Amino acid sequence: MTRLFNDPAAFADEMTEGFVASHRRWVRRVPGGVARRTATREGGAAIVVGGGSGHYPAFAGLVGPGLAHAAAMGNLFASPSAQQVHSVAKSVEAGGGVLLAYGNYAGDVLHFTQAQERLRAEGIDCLSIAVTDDVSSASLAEKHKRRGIAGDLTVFKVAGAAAEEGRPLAEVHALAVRANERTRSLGVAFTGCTLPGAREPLFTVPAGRMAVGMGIHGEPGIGEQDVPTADGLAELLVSRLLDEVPEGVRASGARVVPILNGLGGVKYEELFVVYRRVAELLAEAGIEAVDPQVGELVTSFDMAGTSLTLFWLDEELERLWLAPVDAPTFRRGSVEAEGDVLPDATAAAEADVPPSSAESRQSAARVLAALEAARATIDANADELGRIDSVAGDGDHGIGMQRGVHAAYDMARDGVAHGAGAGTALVWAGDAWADKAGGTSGALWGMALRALGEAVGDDDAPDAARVAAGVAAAADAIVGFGKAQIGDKTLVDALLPFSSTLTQRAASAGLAGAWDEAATAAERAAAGTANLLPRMGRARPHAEKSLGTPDAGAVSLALVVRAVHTTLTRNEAPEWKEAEV
Ligand SMILES: Nc1ncnc2c1ncn2[C@@H]1O[C@H](COP(=O)(O)OP(=O)(O)O)[C@@H](O)[C@H]1O
Ligand SMILES: O=C(COP(=O)(O)O)[C@@H](O)CO
Repeated sequence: MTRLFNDPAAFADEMTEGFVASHRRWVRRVPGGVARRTATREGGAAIVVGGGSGHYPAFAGLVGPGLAHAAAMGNLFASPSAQQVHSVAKSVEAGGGVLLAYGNYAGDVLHFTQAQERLRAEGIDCLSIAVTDDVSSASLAEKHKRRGIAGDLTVFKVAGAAAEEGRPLAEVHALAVRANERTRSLGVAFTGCTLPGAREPLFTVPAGRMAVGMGIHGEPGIGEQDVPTADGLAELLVSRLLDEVPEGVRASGARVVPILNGLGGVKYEELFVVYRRVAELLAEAGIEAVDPQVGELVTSFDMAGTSLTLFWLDEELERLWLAPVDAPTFRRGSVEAEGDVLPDATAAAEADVPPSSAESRQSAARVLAALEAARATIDANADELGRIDSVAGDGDHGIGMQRGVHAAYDMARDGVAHGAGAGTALVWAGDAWADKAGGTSGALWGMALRALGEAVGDDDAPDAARVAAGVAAAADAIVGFGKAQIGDKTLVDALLPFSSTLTQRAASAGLAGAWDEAATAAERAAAGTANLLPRMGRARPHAEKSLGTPDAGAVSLALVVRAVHTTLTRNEAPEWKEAEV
């Protein structure tokens, strides 16, 4: 249970401030996260790691010579936004390109990929690696779908050491890929974790029971059993990981880095008792344990639990793993920071409001009313959205949607106050949503509002057909980027019927009428997702658990479009221009 916080919404920012204030020998503050205090070697590859906060020492504690150049830091348990990743990468890029390294979660993949595209478009060489060490989250045949947990450390360390040696980006990337191929983890948990200000834990484990296959965000485990003894736990973890020795490796005679990781609420002393038996079991299997790590390396806030990682070495990976490093929470040997000492960097100045017509500014007021209604419905339903998401996901959908819609409303309000047209208000709202919410839904809602805004523009009052075309463009952007199809149990299941109904009915029913019918289609489709098995996103590994419960993202989308409808029928607000019938 987190007790020490001020404003829960400011927790991640305030934590970063305190971290930087106490670790100035290593880091400086940059927009979106932290970077090494010293400049990257000219022409060297820069390693940018990142993910949600709440996993300390991942990711900020891993920034320093021999490891990462910078960390993009999202909100608690939510990926950083593409904007954050981009700005953090720009702060350390020095002509040798950037490797983006992160755990394989839908939100991280969406945001880091967007950032990669932006960096490439600016002429910066950029490659990525999504760590996939958690054996419980997909079968070996689908290893690319596995989550990244404590194995982040082995992959980041190998990449960091290779960059420190001056290896070019492509080689650094290839080594990181090899480290990922040879890293396997399994986690268990005995309790849930409670984010600052939350009344309830994100999930619970019954007393005396243990969730097996637990991720690092409180995603439900794959199985549950009575809590074993420390030796029993060591046997379970080692035997499962020895069932999956990487291809081309023989267990007997192999050299392995074992990492027994505390998830936040387990004592080091308990970990040592478990590790005692892990060491015996590895020795019995003829495996040489190299440089074992026992302690908190990738945590899950205050969750009581542990994970075991086995990193199967070859000669080169062993050299890189053992290379000197000097990061706040991971140090060995002696490695000097070479570059100039740099100051903290602040965010870029805000953009000017582009010119707009009087009609478009009137429509912008309508956009603001719609966002206000969306904000009210999300606030009213945040707990229920969290509950739905916790059935098979990580329980933070309500919190994430709140962060996003509040930021979007605030940004649109500022824009409108400074004379923004409807298109700009929507684009700015989308960017703010993505930036402040992070996570999967943040990326998708941000993209959707941006696409809608670009279609609406700032020149005139959009008619129903143009709004419908904008919604269709938003749906295309989401499907194009997230790759979800109808039936995958995502917000796409509600969005596509919404968009097609709006398009079909816009000409004959006008905007308010068509929107009403489309919102009904979205509500029906969202409810219908209860009968589906998830094939995308965080809920996928827990598919069966989610049968009977609708998809959280589809439900929130239906709530938002219904709330927006109430603003389209209000007489007092300026009207959108209805299509000629
Ligand atoms: N590839 C995808 N395409 C579209 N929607 C997706 C995709 N993956 C997940 N989602 C949606 O995102 C919702 C979860 O959003 P969010 O709470 O932000 O997720 P997370 O915490 O996993 O990042 C899901 O309920 C689902 O509707
Ligand atoms: O939660 C994290 C990212 O996952 P989302 O899919 O964005 O929720 C983060 O803590 C791990 O990087």
